[in-house]
Amino acid sequence: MYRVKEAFYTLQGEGAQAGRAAVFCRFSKCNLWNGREKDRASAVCNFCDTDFVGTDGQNGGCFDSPQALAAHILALWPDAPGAPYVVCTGGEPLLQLDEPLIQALHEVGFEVGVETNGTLPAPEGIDWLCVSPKADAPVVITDCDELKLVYPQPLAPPERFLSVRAKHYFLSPMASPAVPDHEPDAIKQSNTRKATDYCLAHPQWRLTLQMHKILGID
Ligand SMILES: C[S@@+](CC[C@H](N)C(=O)[O-])C[C@H]1O[C@@H](n2cnc3c(N)ncnc32)[C@H](O)[C@@H]1O
Ligand SMILES: Nc1nc2[nH]cc(C(=O)O)c2c(=O)[nH]1
Ligand code: SF4
Ligand SMILES: [Mg+2]
Repeated sequence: MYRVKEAFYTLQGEGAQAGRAAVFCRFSKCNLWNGREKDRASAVCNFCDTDFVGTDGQNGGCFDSPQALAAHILALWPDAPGAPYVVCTGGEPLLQLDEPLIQALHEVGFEVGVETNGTLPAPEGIDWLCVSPKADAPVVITDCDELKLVYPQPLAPPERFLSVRAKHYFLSPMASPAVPDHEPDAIKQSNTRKATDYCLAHPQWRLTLQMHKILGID
């Protein structure tokens, strides 16, 4: 059984695939936070900007088989030319994404992207793997397509993650989870300045912004 909080068609807002149309499949549950506000401060990851609790979001639900979930995702892709792309996120997608689901998504024509915190092994067959490390959670994935570090995390200096092999190394300014999406806030502005300065001083790192929030889309 796969538990999905929500699924929606939008543009990838972050990283090297930013601007590409994709169906986002947001899996329920995370291994670094239970998603309850009262437990945020004591969680391993405490800056999360996302509600991943339950299956009650748009196009959310429980799916009995890989084929059922793949068909549900396919129904959200438009009838138009262009390589179908799905981004599996969450919550932590690697708690649920397995090889049968990747195979079922490939069978209906999707390239499969994944957004993960990197603490769990990745199944075979993922086409684009983005690892976003969290300060207090050891990364077990050694190779990925992009490493996207939310910055600044005082206990996670970017240098620490250069041992994870990646085609691209990104810094993404930390947004304050307390402020609603689509509204700039002072904390975000100062984090964006800090990330900019780090990239200027360390050119192997690139800046990525959460474009969907700037645009006011999902
Ligand atoms: C909600 S997470 C879900 C996937 C996975 N659990 C992870 O952490 O990568 C999706 C992306 O949002 C990023 N993110 C979460 N909270 C954020 C925040 N407050 N500001 C900027 N990026 C954030 C994560 O680091 C990750 O790259
Ligand atoms: N448009 C859009 N792009 C995204 N890239 C990563 C996201 C995520 O929450 O994993 C995300 C998201 O939630 N929306
Ligand atoms: S950012 Fe990712 S790892 Fe952190 S609580 Fe949110 S879903 Fe979990
Ligand atoms: Mg998001």
